[in-house]
Amino acid sequence: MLKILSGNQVKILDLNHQQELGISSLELMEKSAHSFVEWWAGQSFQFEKAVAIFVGSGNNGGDGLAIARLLSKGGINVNVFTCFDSEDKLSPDTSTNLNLLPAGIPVESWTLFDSSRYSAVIDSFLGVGLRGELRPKAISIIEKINSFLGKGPIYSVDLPSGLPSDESLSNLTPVVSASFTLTFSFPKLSLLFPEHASVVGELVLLDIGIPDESHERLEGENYYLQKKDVIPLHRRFHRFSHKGDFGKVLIWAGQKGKMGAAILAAKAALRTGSGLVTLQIPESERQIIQIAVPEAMCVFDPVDSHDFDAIALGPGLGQKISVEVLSSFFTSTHCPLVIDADGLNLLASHPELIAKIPKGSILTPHLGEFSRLFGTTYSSHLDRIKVGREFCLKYELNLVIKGANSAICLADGRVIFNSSGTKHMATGGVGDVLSGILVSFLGQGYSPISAVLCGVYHHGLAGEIAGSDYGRSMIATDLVEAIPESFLALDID
Ligand SMILES: NC(=O)C1=CN([C@@H]2O[C@H](COP(=O)(O)OP(=O)(O)OC[C@H]3O[C@@H](n4cnc5c(N)ncnc54)[C@H](O)[C@@H]3O)[C@@H](O)[C@H]2O)[C@H](O)CC1
Ligand SMILES: [K+]
Repeated sequence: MLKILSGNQVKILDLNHQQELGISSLELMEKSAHSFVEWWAGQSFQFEKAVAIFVGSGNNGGDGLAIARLLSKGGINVNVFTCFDSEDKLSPDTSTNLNLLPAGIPVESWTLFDSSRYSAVIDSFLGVGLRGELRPKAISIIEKINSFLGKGPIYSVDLPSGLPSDESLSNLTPVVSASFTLTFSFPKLSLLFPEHASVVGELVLLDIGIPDESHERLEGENYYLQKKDVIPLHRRFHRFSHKGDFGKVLIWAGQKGKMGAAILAAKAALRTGSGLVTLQIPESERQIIQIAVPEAMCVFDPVDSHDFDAIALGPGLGQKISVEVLSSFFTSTHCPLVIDADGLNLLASHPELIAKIPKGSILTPHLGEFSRLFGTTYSSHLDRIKVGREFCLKYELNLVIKGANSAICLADGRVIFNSSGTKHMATGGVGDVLSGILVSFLGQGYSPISAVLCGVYHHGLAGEIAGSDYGRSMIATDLVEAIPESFLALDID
């Protein structure tokens, strides 16, 4: 899995890679620029006017100059805007790339940029080298780049200029507001924080040939989960597999008026492959389930948890369950649980129960539930993952902090950011679907860590598939119906 490094570690990573392959930093910069231009070529852009490229004095600016040269070679009309004065010291590779720029490309000071004359902007002003508070001139440059907002797309190279690579910003005013951020080697941590979504835009990871193993040698506990990581975590079944192998799961969910949550979780568990799904629901609501999900069975009284391989608790459940019932359920249950929604709200009201949750269980709060559970309203994702990580280590639990690039805090101390998903998943019931997917994988005998990684990835991938068909019209049921395609996309039968 790809380790997310700090901005400070990028130089060490690059140096190690250069030494191992015997390549120079200039060649690595050229690779970065090539990866950007290859992505660009795949987008079939048709711009009427020129592309403006803002370049800083550091290596981020050097990337921009190499990109300018390569785009121009490909027939694209580019103008370079320098964000440095004669007294600013250029990094050696940036200086080389400035000299390599073909004479035909106009090079002007950033102060002369007129937003009406361009179709697109490339922001190559500041990358991971940003340190401390922005200097006044840098703020003016960022404002100049943002004067293009509403006139066309802004493509930020590595990071939106002004965004530090590893911190959470509460005020995003002096940051470039990118439409796309094209980041090299690994997503910088700050690109994955919800509070930065408005400046990061769409995130694209560009491979510049540094293998995952080179990242692994450097310290850090944050990782980025991709398709290649989840494929080997799947269990394979064979001709003689029977429905017992696919697991018996219980979903304790629903109340009058909230049976939809139970239906979505049950359908998701079945579509993910569960052999047998039982719903524990109020008896008065049984017809809804038996008609909507005929494959599922229902029980109406507390059951013996030993009859199940995994149990989900919470979707649409309400908070009327007594602390005594919940406490005895936790202590008598030995299989891993998925706890969501009202299950989490019950824990927030009775935190003394947390220590009784079976080890390895998966808790799936969205940001609001997270704040309720941890007793403070968090605005910084950096604080959330720190608190979540400590919680998971202390209680040997796994936590999915849901949202774009859901952060998965594992019981072993790793924090893993998911790469799959789409903005169209922000719709009611999608969390219930995740509970169903997770409990299904647990029931199929996946370890809690494999279940949570596979589950969160498939959920996002099914969201992408449904989102590409339905866009903003997507509903949670569409996501359930896309689960089979998410298995096909990973070649898992
Ligand atoms: N493996 C990779 O990811 C590669 C990344 N590359 C690119 O290199 C940059 C990092 O380059 P570096 O020279 O270290 O720093 P920057 O260009 O980001 O910034 C230096 C620049 O910023 C100025 N500066 C610093 N702090 C401030 C401040 N507070 N206010 C104003 N200005 C500030 C400083 O004066 C310098 O001018 C990385 O992001 C990638 O884009 C390479 O291409 C190789 C592979
Ligand atoms: K940038």
